[in-house]
Amino acid sequence: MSKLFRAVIMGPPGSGKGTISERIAHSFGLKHLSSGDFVRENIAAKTEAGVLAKTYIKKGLLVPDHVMTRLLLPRLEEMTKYSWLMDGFPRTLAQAEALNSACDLDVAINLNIPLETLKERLRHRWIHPLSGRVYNMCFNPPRVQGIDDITGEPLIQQEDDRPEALVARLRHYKDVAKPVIDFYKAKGILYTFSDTETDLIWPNISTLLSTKIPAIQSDARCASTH
Ligand SMILES: Nc1ncnc2c1ncn2[C@H]1C[C@H](O)[C@@H](COP(=O)(O)OP(=O)(O)OP(=O)(O)O)O1
Ligand SMILES: Nc1nc2c(ncn2[C@@H]2O[C@H](COP(=O)(O)OP(=O)(O)O)[C@@H](O)[C@H]2O)c(=O)[nH]1
Repeated sequence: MSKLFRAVIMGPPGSGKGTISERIAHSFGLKHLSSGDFVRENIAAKTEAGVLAKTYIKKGLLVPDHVMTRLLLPRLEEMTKYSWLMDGFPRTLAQAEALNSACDLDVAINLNIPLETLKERLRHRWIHPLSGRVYNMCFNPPRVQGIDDITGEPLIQQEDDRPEALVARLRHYKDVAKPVIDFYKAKGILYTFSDTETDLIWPNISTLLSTKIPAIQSDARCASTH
């Protein structure tokens, strides 16, 4: 790879950021950086930022910008030799500005998925809380119902994935994401993808990235996403 490639992926809860990030990482050999994973790692390791982050997550709140950037930017400094795709960060304009001062992005992928589709997906989303591994009882079910494939531990459904909670989460998402979307639009690196199925969006994302980075795998439609 002649030049390192840096991208972010944005979208409301359930839009498929994690699922699509895995496909991109697998097909194009990028490192998939997930802000949620960083947060979980820091909570598990009881770092100062992790302990602080936990107090917000327990209340169902987003982690404040200054805690997120403190947690994330040092990790990016360890990534200077790699191409990467960041999933879950930035979520706010302040985070986008902090990221912008740390590195130059090539692409910002924006997923635009209808509300009814999001509701339906999250109704069927089950996660392994310690790792953040995500399943869907229809789209990518675990091998044994209710059990994580890797650890054999039980899966849970998140309270805030319930349809009633989702509408409020989505409204909040729209409010905070709009300035971030405008920020990347103004930079000329925003690419928006709208459809109801990941399998329909994926070929378009794959085509875009093929023009930006050399594919390490020609068969982009990978069956497994977790
Ligand atoms: N960029 C961020 N800003 C603030 N808080 C964050 C950020 N990224 C992650 N967090 C915190 C709050 C989240 O509830 C928690 C787990 O993140 P994540 O795994 O992305 O799950 P999520 O349930 O918020 O996202 P989604 O529903 O979009 O998949 O970590
Ligand atoms: N039915 C269906 N479910 C999907 C599709 N793409 C992703 N999912 C599932 O929808 C849920 C949300 O996807 P996820 O990647 O976690 O989205 P994120 O919240 O944006 O990271 C997960 O349970 C996925 O397995 C799809 O095209 N169809």
